Amino acid sequence: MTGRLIAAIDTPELPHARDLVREVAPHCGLVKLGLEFFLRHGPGGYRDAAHGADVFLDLKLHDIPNTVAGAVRSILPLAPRLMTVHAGGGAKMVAAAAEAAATAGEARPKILAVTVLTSFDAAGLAETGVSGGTSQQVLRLARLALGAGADGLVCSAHEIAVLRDAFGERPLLVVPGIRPAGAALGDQARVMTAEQAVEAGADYIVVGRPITGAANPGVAAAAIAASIA
Ligand SMILES: O=C(O)c1cc(=O)[nH]c(=O)n1[C@@H]1O[C@H](COP(=O)(O)O)[C@@H](O)[C@H]1O
Repeated sequence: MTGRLIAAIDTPELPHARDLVREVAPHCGLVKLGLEFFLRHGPGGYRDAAHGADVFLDLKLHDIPNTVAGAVRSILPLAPRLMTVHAGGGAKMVAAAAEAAATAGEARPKILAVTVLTSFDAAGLAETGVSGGTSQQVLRLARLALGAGADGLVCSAHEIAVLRDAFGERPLLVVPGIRPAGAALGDQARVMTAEQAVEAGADYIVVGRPITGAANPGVAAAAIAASIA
């Protein structure tokens, strides 16, 4: 597996997940398994679907520090390469996740802190009580999370420049909200094309429905991978 593309295997069906991984993995750096799949099939389904592929396990943990640390330890036997917590859980929670991950030594998963979900625009964020716009909030949460030991961030492509200015090349920036020009946004709000996101400095882009909803997911993944190679 190689490259900057992460395909989100968002399906509740195990045979479908297995097929998708087999078709897209050759074109991806990692495959992502998330809540929709993991809550139904758990660790057994994870092992079955992953079938040796490098996995980003995206459970977006958000709870008190002790509970999140325990959840991370529960995940360690699966040895995902990347996993997510919500930066909004606070510095102590992110630190607890990073410390729990570190107990796995060399095989530890990298902890990514989700900043402001790509489904939010400024108005949606203001409804939650956060004013000042999405970039400012992403920057605030990024500072908190990286200071607490996160290896990287999940953000939209719109914030990459401001994050690289503030934190340089070190943090891993993983970027969902990827849509071909003119494609349906669905529930996404802050989007860019794959090419634009990589040009802006994304380490990885996360693509779900443009691949899983394609007539031939393998061909769709190959085309996106070629566009950012
Ligand atoms: O953590 C994520 O991966 C994530 C964070 C975020 O802010 N926005 C976001 O869309 N994602 C995930 O990225 C994938 C995007 O899927 P599509 O919108 O179908 O391309 C989904 O699996 C989301 O759970």
